[in-house]
This record gives sequence, structure tokens and C-alpha cells, in this order.
Amino acid sequence: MASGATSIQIEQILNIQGAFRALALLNMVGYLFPEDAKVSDGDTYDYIVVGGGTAGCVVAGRLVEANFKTLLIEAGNNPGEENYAPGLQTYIKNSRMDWNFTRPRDGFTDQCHKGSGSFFGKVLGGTGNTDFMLYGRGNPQDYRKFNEDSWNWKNMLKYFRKSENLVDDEILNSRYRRYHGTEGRIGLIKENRSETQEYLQAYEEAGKKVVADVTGAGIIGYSGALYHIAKGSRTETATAYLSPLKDNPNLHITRNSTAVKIIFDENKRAVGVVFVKEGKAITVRATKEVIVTTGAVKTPQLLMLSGIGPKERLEKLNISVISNIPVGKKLQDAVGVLLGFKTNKTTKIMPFNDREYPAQVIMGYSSLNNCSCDPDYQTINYIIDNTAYLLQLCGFSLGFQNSICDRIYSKDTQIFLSFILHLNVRSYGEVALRNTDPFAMPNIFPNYYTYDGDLNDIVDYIMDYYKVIETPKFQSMGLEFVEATGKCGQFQFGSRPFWRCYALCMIVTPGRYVGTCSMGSVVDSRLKVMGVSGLRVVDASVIPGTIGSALFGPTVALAEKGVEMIIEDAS
Ligand SMILES: Cc1cc2nc3c(=O)[nH]c(=O)nc-3n(C[C@H](O)[C@H](O)[C@H](O)COP(=O)(O)OP(=O)(O)OC[C@H]3O[C@@H](n4cnc5c(N)ncnc54)[C@H](O)[C@@H]3O)c2cc1C
Repeated sequence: MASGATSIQIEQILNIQGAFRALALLNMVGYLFPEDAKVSDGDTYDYIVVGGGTAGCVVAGRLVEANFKTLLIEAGNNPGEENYAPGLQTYIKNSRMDWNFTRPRDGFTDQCHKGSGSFFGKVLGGTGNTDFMLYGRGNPQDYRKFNEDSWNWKNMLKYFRKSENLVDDEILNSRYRRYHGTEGRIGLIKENRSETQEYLQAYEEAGKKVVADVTGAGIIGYSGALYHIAKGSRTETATAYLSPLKDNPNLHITRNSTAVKIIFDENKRAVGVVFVKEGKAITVRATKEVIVTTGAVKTPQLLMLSGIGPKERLEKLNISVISNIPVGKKLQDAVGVLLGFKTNKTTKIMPFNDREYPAQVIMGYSSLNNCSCDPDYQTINYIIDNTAYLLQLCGFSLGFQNSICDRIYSKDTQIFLSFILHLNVRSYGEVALRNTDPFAMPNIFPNYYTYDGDLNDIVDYIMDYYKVIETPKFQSMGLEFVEATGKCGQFQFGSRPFWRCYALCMIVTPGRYVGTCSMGSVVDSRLKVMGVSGLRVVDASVIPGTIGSALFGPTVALAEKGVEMIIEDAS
């Protein structure tokens, strides 16, 4: 092990980020989007969409296509080159495009990390323009949590198909073809590199079902991952939905503009928004609706600052209550653990190609009960030849302490990482106002493992998954588990106390925040905010419980469905 390998890599990231900061001044991808709109106090639009992220760009784009004069208010600026080159994703964290949300240390789940937080996009395109680009859609069981027939899996499939443009012969020539779209806005690929095939074969020999595609028909099995990437470039909603409308006079975008309050008339109808740009407060009006799409952390904050939220909390801050509903209350995130393995496979030295995803990824769904069609846990498995990337991912993106990443690191041999994620956590957290300053971060309390059963489940899932690693094929590839924590050795290896200790230290929280404006308690099934009119929320915050995949795909589909309802209601 090279001493301090992780800290050297992190230093390199910081240097390169300095170069990206300078390049941002050139606004190199600015030509893809409309110029900033000149917005004055009192300007009126049909619709105001607050938040130009994953959902917001879909909503604004579709409204403009339907000939509505629409203002999109985005706190961030245009993206940069690093957003579009898949190999440069690591450099986005902690940059100008990161909200830098932090959460209080709980002393329990933060034993082995350098800080507590997650990076969410503050940029046109939002978190879909900064995320890890893995594509998923969840499973039918996840959509039962909506408790609304119109949002069940079968109905959502229409919007997944509508949004997707999948290019992959293996899937398109298989029985899974019918679950995917090929003419939508979001380009998708599945990489079929040779190393992936070898690992898939190992899963198959370990008794796992290997299929062409596990992204959501309730399949228990393994396949190569899908990515929201096309032709070597990240696909996301700003370029997909706004760029084609660049010259449309109905599309108005104001960047570097932070919405601070929604305005209501005496009938509790949302009629406008106040936002701050370059230190100046500007009030704009909507004749039809205000649509909030600022994501699972900022949407509850904006609603609460505007008087929509739990009465007792708002009154403590002297905010006049317009609608007493449980905004912020049902925060959930997926939670899981990272297992690191060394292998006996020599790394392939390949020239760095920023247009390629930096690792090969295999996605799997498993159930403890062999008869069940509903998966209990997901595994995301990274085959890493680029060992610099391993250190960047471990020490920077995931924020583990450097000593942990140094233990997993191997200079010359391939590393295999398995993330095991709980698909049905029962712990709930909260997003709450810290104060009435709209520029202050809200308090984020994810409350991981406050329901102890979640941690016990994770231990079960690790023990179940570990049987795969012990099979002859994986052993012939030299898979050797790394006890990276350096502190769980006091327990007998493989025992429940061992895995419990390990899972707490090696906890991963993938930023799948949902539930803070949950359907059924904050919005109705048409995404209208309860107790007021003229206001909807259309983003990941309305999803009532964890989804069994990363959230970009589900959020795009949700936005397609949401904006269809908005347009229906306008006529
Ligand atoms: C670290 C991380 C990795 C992830 N990796 C993946 C992945 O690999 N694959 C995947 O499918 N999903 C991934 N996700 C999740 C997924 O990308 C997001 O959940 C999804 O994009 C959320 O969409 P959204 O529209 O709800 O919010 P966002 O896309 O975050 O959009 C919110 C927008 O509102 C803006 N905004 C916020 N407040 C204001 C305000 N007051 N005024 C004006 N604008 C405002 C923000 O700047 C942002 O642009 C990841 C998430 C995280 C945190």
C-alpha cells in the first residue's frame, strides 16, 4: 500500500477543480441554452417554475412547447464541460455547482467519514447534471408506496417510455424491450465491456439470475448497469428539454436567482414569487400556477418560508401559517454499506478517456426469500481498473477517511466494490427550518438507522450477499475482502457483531432523498399543495418512500406525468 495515496489523489482533484473554476468564466456550454432573461419587478407569466433542475427543466420545457409563457427561476448558473464528460464527474463535488448540504453529526453513523453531507446540484439541470449517471427506475413495489392507482408501476411505465431513448441491442432484442422507450429525450446506454461479462458469469455460477436488464420490471437478478449517457456525454434534462427551445420567445430563464418566497392572495391562491438576483429582490406574477421544483431539501424550505408547513414549527419562527401540513416531515434516503475486495487481476493500463464512465458497473437486485418477486436489497458493483478513480470515489465522492481508502487501494490489481443498499428503510428523518433566512441551509436530519431494524436488515443482506463472494468462480478471481475499518477486528469475522460494526463504519448514503412533500400528506395525487390553490410541487420531494434505484429516471418520469396534468388542468 502506498502511504497517503488517497490524500495525493484528493490534492489532485482540488488542483483540477481550480482549472475548472477558471474555465467556468468562459461559459463554454452556454451556447446550448437561452440567454438570461431580463426580468423586472411585476413581470407576469402564465407559469412560474421555481428550480431549473431535473424535474424543473422537464416542466418548463413542456409548458413552453404547449405555448405557455413560462419563467424558470434557477439558483445556479450554466453547467460546465465537466458535467458532460462522464470521466470528470468526480470534480463536481464541492464546486460552484454543489449546494454543499451538511447534516449534523450523530456520533453513530459518521464514525468513519471526514464530514457529513451529500452533494446536490446547484446548476441548470440540477442534481441530474451532477450525479453519478447510473440509470434506474425502481421496482413495481416502490410505486405501491404512492397508494394511488394513477401512480402505480403500470401507469408510470408510460412516462418512462416517453422520456427514454435507449440504445442497446441486447435489451432491444430481448423480452425487456417493451419496458423501454427509444424515442424520448433522455439518451441511455448500457456498456458491455468484457470485464463486466466475466463478473456476470461469476454471479450466474453463484446461482444468481443474469438478465439483459434489471432496471425495473420487478426482476431479481443481475445485469450490466444502464447510464444516462449518450454518445460519450451525460444526458440530463436541461439540454434535453430546454436546448431545443433555445429561441422560443415563451421560454424565459433567470439564473443565479434564488426564490425566497411564494406570494398568496387573500384566497390562499399562489399568485407570484419573490426571488433575489445580484442582491436585488424581484417580484414576478403567475396568472395560472406556480410550480415548485427545487428538490427534496430546498422545496420544503421554500414552502415553509412561505407559510406552508407544520404550524407549531412556523409559529416558533413568527411565520404566518397559510396551510398547516407536515412539510419536511417524512424524509427518507436509502442507506447501505460498501464492501471492498481486492482481486488477483492485473489492472489494464488504459489511456484516460474522459468520455468513458470511469468504472464498469453491474446492477443487482436480491431477495432473502427466494419465492418473492420484490427485491429486498440492491447491489451496485464497481469493477475498477483505474485505481486513481478508486481513491477519488472513496476518499472524495463518498468522503471516507483516507486511511480506509488506502486500505482498499491496490496499485496494480483490479478492485471490486459492492454497494449493498436497503430498498425499504423504515427510519424517517426531517428537513426543518434553521431560521427564516432563505439563504441559510435548512437542518437536514436523515436519522439513518434510528429504526434499529434497518441496521439488522443490512446485516442480513451483507451475510446473504457474502455467500456469492465465497463461490468458486469469485474465489478463482482472487476476491479478497478488505476489512477497511481497521476497528471491527475485535469481533469474529463474519459474525453479526462484526458486520454490524462494519456496516456502521462503512455506511453509504446515496442521496436518494424523498418524502419531504409526500403525496397524500402535502400534495394530492395531482401534485397540488394541500390547503392552497395555484401551487404544485413536481420533484423528488413528493415521492412518499424510497425508490429501489437512483432517482434521476423516476424524477423525469414524475415530471412528465406532472406537467401533463398541469396542461390538462389549464384547458
Ligand atoms: C451524490 C448523489 C448522487 C446521485 N447519483 C445518481 C445517479 O447516479 N443516478 C440517478 O438516477 N440519480 C442519482 N442521484 C439522485 C438524482 O439525481 C436526484 O434525486 C434527482 O435528480 C432530483 O431531481 P429534482 O428535480 O427533485 O431536484 P434537483 O435536480 O436537485 O433540482 C432542484 C433545482 O432547484 C434549484 N434550486 C434550489 N433551491 C432554489 C431556490 N430557492 N431558487 C431557485 N432555484 C433553486 C437547484 O439549484 C436545482 O437546480 C444522486 C443524488 C446525489 C445527491
